[in-house]
Amino acid sequence: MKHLTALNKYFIAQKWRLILGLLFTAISIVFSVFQPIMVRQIFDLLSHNLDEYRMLSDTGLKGAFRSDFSHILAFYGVSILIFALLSGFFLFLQRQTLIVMSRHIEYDLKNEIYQHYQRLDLNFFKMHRTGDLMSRITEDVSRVRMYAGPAIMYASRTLLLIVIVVYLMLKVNPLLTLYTLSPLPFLALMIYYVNRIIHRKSEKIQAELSNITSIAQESYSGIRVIKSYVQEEASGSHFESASEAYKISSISLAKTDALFQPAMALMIGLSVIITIFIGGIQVIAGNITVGNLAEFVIYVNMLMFPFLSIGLVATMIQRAAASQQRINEFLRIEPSIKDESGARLVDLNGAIRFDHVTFTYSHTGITALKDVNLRIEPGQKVAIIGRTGSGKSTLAQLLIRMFDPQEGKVMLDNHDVRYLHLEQLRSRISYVPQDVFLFSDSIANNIRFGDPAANLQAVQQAARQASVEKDILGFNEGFDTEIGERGVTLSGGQKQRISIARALIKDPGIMIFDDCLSAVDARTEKEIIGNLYAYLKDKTALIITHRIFSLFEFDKIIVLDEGKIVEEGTHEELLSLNGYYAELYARQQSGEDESVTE
Ligand SMILES: Nc1ncnc2c1ncn2[C@@H]1O[C@H](COP(=O)(O)OP(=O)(O)OP(=O)(O)O)[C@@H](O)[C@H]1O
Repeated sequence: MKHLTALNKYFIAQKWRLILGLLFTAISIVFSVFQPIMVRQIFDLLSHNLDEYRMLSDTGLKGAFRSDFSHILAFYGVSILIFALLSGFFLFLQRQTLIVMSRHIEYDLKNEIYQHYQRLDLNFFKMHRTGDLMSRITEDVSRVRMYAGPAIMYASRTLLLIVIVVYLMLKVNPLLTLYTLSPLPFLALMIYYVNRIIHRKSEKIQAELSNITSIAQESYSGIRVIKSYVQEEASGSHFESASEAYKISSISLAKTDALFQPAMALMIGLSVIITIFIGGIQVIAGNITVGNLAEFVIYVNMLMFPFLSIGLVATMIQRAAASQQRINEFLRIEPSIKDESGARLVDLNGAIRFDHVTFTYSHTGITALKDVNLRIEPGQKVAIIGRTGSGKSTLAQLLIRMFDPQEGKVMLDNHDVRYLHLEQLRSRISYVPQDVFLFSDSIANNIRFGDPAANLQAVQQAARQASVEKDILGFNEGFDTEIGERGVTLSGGQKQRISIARALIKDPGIMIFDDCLSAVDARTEKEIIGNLYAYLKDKTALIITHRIFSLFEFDKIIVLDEGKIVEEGTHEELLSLNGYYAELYARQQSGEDESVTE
C-alpha cells in the first residue's frame, strides 16, 4: 500500500473531482435506500388494511376502498421510480467524476514516466529491456488507474452503503440482521480468493499471448529469411506449440470462471433464504412486520454487490500497489548524465580536447578508450581511423556526453563538457550515427527532425547536400513520402543519406560523421564529400571511417587501435611512419580492400 502514496500528489491535484465524486456517491446511496423503506410501508399498509377490506360487505365501500388504495399504490410506485431515477442520476455523476479523475491521473502518470525515461541516460536503456519499459508505461499504469478510479469508486460506495443499510437493518431487528449478514463475509472472502486465482491465470494467458505476438511479429519481419531457408514448416510448428500453451491456459481459466458465477449465486441465494426463513419466524412471533421482511430482502440484495466488490477492490489495490512499486523503481533512478550544478551556457568555437581520457562501459566492463589525449583546433577536419572495435564511436559518444569518462576530461573550448549546459552542448554538435534510425513519418519530417523550424527549401537543400534529393524526387510523393512499416522501403544508402541530411540541416558548429557512408557506392560518396567540403568550411568536423578518403584533405588523421591513439598526423606524415595507416593505404591502392575511396 505504501507504494501507492506516490499517487497522493495526483489526488491533491484532482481534489475537487474526488470530493465531488464522493459527494455524488453519498447522495446516490441516500436516494437508493428510500426504495426498501417505501416497499415496507406498502406491505404494512396492505397487511393492516386487508382484513378490514375483507370484512366490508358493502360493494360501494369496497369499490371506494380499492380506488383509494390504488391511488396510494400509484403514489408509492411513482415515488419509488423517482427515487430510483435520482439515485441513478447521481450514480451517473459519480462515475463521470471519479472515472474521469482516474483518466486524468493516468494521463499525468504516463507523461511523468515518459518524461523521466527521456531524461535517463543510455546506460539505463542498455540495462533494461524495451518490453519492460513499455509494460511499465502501459499495463502498470492501467492497473494503477484501476485503483485511482474504479477501486476508489467501489470502495467508497461499499463503505457508505454498508454503514447506512446495516444501520437501518439493526434498527429493525438486530438478530435478523446478524443472520442475514452471516454468509456475506464468506462471499467477500471467496470472491477475493477466486479473483486471485483468475488473476494468476489471466497473467499467464497474457504472457503467452505476448509470446504468440512476438513469434508472429518476428516471423513476418523475417519472412524473407524464413522463405529462403525453407523454414515455413518449422516456423509454423513453433507458433503452434506457443498457441497450444495459450489454449490450455485459456480453457483452465474458462473452467474457473464457470465455477465462479454459480458459487456466487449460491451464496446470494443462501442469504435470501436465511432472511426469509428467520424473518418469517420473527414475523410469526410478532417481532417484525411483513413489510420489514420485504424490506430486508431488498437490503440483502442491495448489499450483495458491495460485499462482492470488497474482494474485487482488494485485488485491484494489490495489483495497483505491485504496479506502482515497479513504476516507482524507475522513477527513482536518477540520470547519471545531467547538468552538473554550475553548468553554464557559453559560446563555443569548436576546439576539442581529450585529456588522458579512459572510459569503460560499466555494464560490460569493456575498456573502450585508454588514456586518450587529443587536440583539435576550431575548424579543423579530422579523420578517425581504426579497426572495428578500436573505440572510434566511443570517442564520439563521449564528446556528445552520452557517457562520461571515468578518468580524464573531455573539453570543448577549454570547458569540461560536464560543466556545459547539456542541451546546448548537444544542439551545437551534429552526430550522424553508424546505425541509421528513421521515424515512421514523411521524408521531409525526418530531415526536419534536425531543425523543426526549417522550411521546405532548407529541407531540399540539406537533401541536395547529402546527395539524396534525386532519389526522393523519384518517389511519387516526393518529400511527403511516408517511410517506415506502412510506407516506402528505402535502401540502406538512401537511409544513410537522409540521416546525413538530418544532421546537415541542424547547421551546428561541430559535425561528427560516424562511418555513415558505408552503404553508398563510391560515386555517390565522392559527390557527398564534394558537397561537404563547402558545407564544412567553417565547422569542426570529425569523420570516423574504416577507409581512407584521399579526396578529402584532412588537417589531421588519428589512428586508433584497441582504445589507444597509435598514430596521428597528416596523410603524408602518416605514410612516412610506415605503420597501420601506410599499410591500409597500400592495401587500398592495390585494390585488395574493396572500400578504397578515391
Ligand atoms: N554501448 C556499449 N556497451 C558496451 N560495450 C560497448 C558499447 N559500445 C561499444 N562497446 C564496446 O567498446 C569497444 C569499442 O567500440 P566502438 O563502437 O567504440 O568501436 P568502433 O571503433 O566504433 O567499432 P566499429 O568500427 O565496428 O563501429 C568494443 O569492444 C565494443 O564491443
